[in-house]
Amino acid sequence: MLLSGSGKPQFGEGNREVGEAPLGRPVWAAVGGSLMSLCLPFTGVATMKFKSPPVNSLSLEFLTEFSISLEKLENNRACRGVIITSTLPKIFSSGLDITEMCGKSMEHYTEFWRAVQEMWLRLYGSNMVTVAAVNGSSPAGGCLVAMSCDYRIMAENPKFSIGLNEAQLGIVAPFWFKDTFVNVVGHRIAERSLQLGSLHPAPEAHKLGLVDELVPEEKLMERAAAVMAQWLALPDHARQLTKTMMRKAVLDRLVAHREEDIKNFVTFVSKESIQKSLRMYMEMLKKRKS
Ligand SMILES: CCCCC/C=C\C/C=C\C=C\CC(=O)SCCNC(=O)CCNC(=O)[C@H](O)C(C)(C)COP(=O)(O)OP(=O)(O)OC[C@H]1O[C@@H](n2cnc3c(N)ncnc32)[C@H](O)[C@@H]1OP(=O)(O)O
Repeated sequence: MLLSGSGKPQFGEGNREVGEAPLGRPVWAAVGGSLMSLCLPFTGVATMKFKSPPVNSLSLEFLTEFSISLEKLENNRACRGVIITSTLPKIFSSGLDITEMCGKSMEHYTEFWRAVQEMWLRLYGSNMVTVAAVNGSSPAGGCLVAMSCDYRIMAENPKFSIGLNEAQLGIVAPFWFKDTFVNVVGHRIAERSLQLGSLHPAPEAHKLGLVDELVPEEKLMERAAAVMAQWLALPDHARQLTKTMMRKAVLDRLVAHREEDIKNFVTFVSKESIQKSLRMYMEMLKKRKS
């Protein structure tokens, strides 16, 4: 991931630290681990760029780095917003790494699912303004990342799609994926889309309200910066309290049922029938390629 931003040098172990200009003013930070880059310039707006080829799958390692990066930004008082995007052409994120859910131990599934929960709790509950610049396809967990942001701008290419397609894999979107979806598009659209496991091409996603606007791909980052400026023009405390008011019930529900949710996931994913569905899906992806 690639993360960039300005402000106090609070992170960057093993990476390049935030620099100090000769006058003692902070310059910019090029920090983050190997799977994303993060930069935080003077504006106080970080840009986080996923860079985990081939398709930015959310592996355990990726999710861990994502959560740590979010925590570092959250704790950096100079950082008020983050734009999340991808360095890969045509792909924002392919969602959860299916190989993490296939043929592994119960302990592994437990650790993996806790990392998925942690990422969502941090992103959906963030005090920062979060804008997703969706510059490619974004199925399932990728859609969850985008939906967890405050605002979604998508490249207007109809070949790019977004949605919670779990049902197509023979799995079920967990209740907090569903809650996040309902909060974005409303109950009826969420129900139909979830039951059908629909992946919506960008223009349809816009019509449904799953993304807030479409722009030509080359204008995506410029527009994300403009939206961010608009959201940051308000006092942080008022915006943050409002965000909390809107999201708290859904966040609290997972916090209250976290261990039960992990147990459900582990039991579900360990079933031979589910393992078979996931294996078949992976084979289908490989065949489609050849
Ligand atoms: C009742 C109780 C319920 C409790 C809860 C229980 C369960 C919930 C469980 C799970 C929830 C999961 C949510 C998810 O996120 S599942 C993941 C869903 N993702 C997808 O369906 C996307 C699949 N991928 C694609 O459609 C395409 O790859 C994509 C459009 C993203 C890109 O297409 P492109 O043609 O560019 O690239 P490919 O050739 O298809 O892929 C390259 C390479 O990458 C592999 N791959 C793709 N996606 C994934 C993935 N998500 N995980 C792992 N690997 C992936 C693909 O197989 C290729 O590999 P290789 O052939 O090069 O080896």
